[in-house]
Amino acid sequence: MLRNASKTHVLITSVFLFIVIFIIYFYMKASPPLRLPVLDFGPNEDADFINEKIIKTQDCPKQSAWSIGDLTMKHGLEYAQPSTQKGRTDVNAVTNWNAPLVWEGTFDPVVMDEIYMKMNPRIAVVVFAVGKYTRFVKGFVESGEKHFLVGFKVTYYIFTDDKESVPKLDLGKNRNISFLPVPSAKRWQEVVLGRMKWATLTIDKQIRNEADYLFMMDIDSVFHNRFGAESLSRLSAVLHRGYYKAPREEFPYERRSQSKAYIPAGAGDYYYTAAVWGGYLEDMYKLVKYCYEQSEEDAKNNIEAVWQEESHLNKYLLYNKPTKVLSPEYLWSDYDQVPSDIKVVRISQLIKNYAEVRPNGGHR
Ligand SMILES: CC(=O)N[C@H]1[C@@H](OP(=O)(O)OP(=O)(O)OC[C@H]2O[C@@H](n3ccc(=O)[nH]c3=O)[C@H](O)[C@@H]2O)O[C@H](CO)[C@H](O)[C@@H]1O
Ligand SMILES: [Mn+2]
Repeated sequence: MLRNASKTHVLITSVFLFIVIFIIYFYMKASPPLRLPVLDFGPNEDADFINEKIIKTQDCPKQSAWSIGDLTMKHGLEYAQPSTQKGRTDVNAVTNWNAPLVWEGTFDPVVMDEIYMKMNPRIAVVVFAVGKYTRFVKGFVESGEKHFLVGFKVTYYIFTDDKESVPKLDLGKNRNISFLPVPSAKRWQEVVLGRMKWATLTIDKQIRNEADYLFMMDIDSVFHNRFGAESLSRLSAVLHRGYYKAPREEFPYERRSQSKAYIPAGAGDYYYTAAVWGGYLEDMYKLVKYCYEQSEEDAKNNIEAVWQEESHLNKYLLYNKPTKVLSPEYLWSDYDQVPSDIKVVRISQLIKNYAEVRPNGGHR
């Protein structure tokens, strides 16, 4: 009797459990999938573009371990009183989405360093030196040691096809170099665009575990003055020196609608350079990967954006506004005279013989 009763009991419990599992299964199937928070989308987005980015955001494995925290400052720090009346009047120091536009005279380096240094981010600098561009490594790194985020933890990730030709470099405390092998190239366009692919793969494999913050930079440049913590934000982009006073019609955006980098006439905030950009590691990962994937799409359609990854970068930043815009002080060029609104040249592109230095000659 007891045996029978317990048998029936087991049977009823099993049926009950089965029904519960069945209901849970169907409920889960019917509910929408979990979504991570997505990027802020600009108002001009078309639907396709947004869907594409939702997928990409989900691809992102985790949010940055590091982010700019409380802007706390120790007692007793001495610095000039900030004014509500005086400041730069010859330039605009704020964007129309209320992000800082950074120029000399809009920040106090003493305050900046005090606030940011204690957050102690690990900063990755991704640069490529392929073919004859290895000659620029020494000047870039040695000047970086004097001026680039001095006092911060910095690792230069140098992607090169010829490590042997890079001379030994002296580095400061908490500063490192990591060489990464990449193939040689027949076309300079391959290197320039290849940067997006190699950087995506290497962030995935390695850099993600070693850095909190990432800069992408051109190697053919030399630092001349402070390039400090005032440049840090979730996503910081630099105004291209050639177009910072130009009307948007003159921006060299991609204008062919067949390209993924297409920006229609009448649209645009600024024209940003692809030679210096930086941000939190995962935000940069998303953007670097975006440039890689968009240029791959273009390649499938037999088109290459007019300024390669720079065109894709500009498209992204139009619809996903940067959190800081850096003035052309953050990338000037030895080709150009320094105008009066550029009070400090922090880093400058070297004059180079494009035809000599590039594998397939130059176009400038
Ligand atoms: C100031 C500025 O806006 N720079 C952009 C402009 O660069 P540039 O005209 O300054 O191009 P570039 O010749 O410096 O090439 C960009 C970078 O790619 C690497 N490299 C290139 C060729 C090569 O054979 N080996 C090699 O290592 C190297 O790190 C170099 O600094 O246009 C390029 C695309 O056309 C990129 O958007 C650059 O960021
Ligand atoms: Mn360059």
